Amino acid sequence: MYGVDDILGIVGGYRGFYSKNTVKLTPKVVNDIHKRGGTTLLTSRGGHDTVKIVDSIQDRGINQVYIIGGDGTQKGAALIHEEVEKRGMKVAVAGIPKTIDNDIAVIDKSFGFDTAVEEAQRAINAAHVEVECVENGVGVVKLMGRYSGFIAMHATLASRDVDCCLIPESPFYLEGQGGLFQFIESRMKENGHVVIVIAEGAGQEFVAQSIHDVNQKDASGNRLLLDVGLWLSHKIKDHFTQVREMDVNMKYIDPTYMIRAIPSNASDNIYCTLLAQSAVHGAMAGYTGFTVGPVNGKHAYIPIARVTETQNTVRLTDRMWARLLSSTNQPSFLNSCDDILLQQERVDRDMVDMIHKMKITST
Ligand SMILES: Nc1ncnc2c1ncn2[C@@H]1O[C@H](COP(=O)(O)OP(=O)(O)OP(=O)(O)O)[C@@H](O)[C@H]1O
Ligand SMILES: O=P(O)(O)OC[C@H]1O[C@](O)(CO)[C@@H](O)[C@@H]1O
Repeated sequence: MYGVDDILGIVGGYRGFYSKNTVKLTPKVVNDIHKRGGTTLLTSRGGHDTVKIVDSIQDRGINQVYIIGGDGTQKGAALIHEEVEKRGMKVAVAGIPKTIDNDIAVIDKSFGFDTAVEEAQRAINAAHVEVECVENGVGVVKLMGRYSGFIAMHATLASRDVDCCLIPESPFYLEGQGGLFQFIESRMKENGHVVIVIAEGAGQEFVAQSIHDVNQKDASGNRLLLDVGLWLSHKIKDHFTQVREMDVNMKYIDPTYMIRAIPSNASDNIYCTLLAQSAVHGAMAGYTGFTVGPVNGKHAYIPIARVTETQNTVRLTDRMWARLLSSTNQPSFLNSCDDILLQQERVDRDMVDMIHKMKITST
């Protein structure tokens, strides 16, 4: 449409700008990539060096840069845009929101999220089948979601096989009145089995306490998570066998990478096409420093800085979480409206702190 035939793919994420080869992207090269999971361009964490990246853009004579990734990637894109502007270069910078976590602010959803939710249901279904076939079956399914429980919440709502969904935004406790153990026991008495979905970022403080974690980070500065699913499975098993003297049949499923690795589904394929076309039309129209994505159903161009100010999390005060609570009938672990509001404020404050700490770029 625009008669462009010189398109470069940067291999290996941000560090690829200055340390790896590029590949020429032609219709033939990209023809089938939507049918495969992962990325043919390779990905990486860390390695964002704004000056080196913009030097490389300048040296190669690139005049439009399309940057695909999650919240960290968008932060990197914002810095590239600033540097490009500072140098007075005529280069359009466009961000394309791609992450299964759905934690990019402002937009309705990120590319990959729908696919992840769909696949997550298969893991939940497997857990449900397994626990239905044994006595006192307890299934635990761990899903991705470092700071946000969107995949867990949506997969729970979609599958309706889940008794309790635990997410990073909402605290929980195990022992005593209103705790998880009591809930599991009552569900087991009622139905003979229980399925629990836990987002990987939930309950990290408990796991850290039990194994004296040293708070390690990945190359992008994201906290490396401990296996909360395994921890929870052990805790449940120990409680019921030792304290309640009951045999439970634990089935722990960790489908996290299997979910992230599958090809995108039909709705994500269409969504991806819309994002791609929107980004190209925006850059061709002369816009720069924007992230594309739907806002309240309308495709929009959003200043990158707006989407990186904060990160999307499940809002405990919103209807979606209320819908989940009423569909599972699980305890909310928060006793009053005031507790819910306080917890929501805590989540918002922690997010601002976390974003602030991660401002220093790592290479
Ligand atoms: N605050 C930041 N400033 C500049 N660059 C950043 C920042 N945070 C992350 N990046 C860079 O963006 C890239 C991707 O970041 P990260 O590993 O956090 O993944 P992401 O884009 O958030 O996606 P996801 O977490 O969904 O996999 C990395 O190369 C990282 O160095
Ligand atoms: O182990 P890796 O490859 O760094 O990826 C894990 C992280 O990536 C994400 O899936 C986002 O892609 C997070 O939910 C998860 O914590």
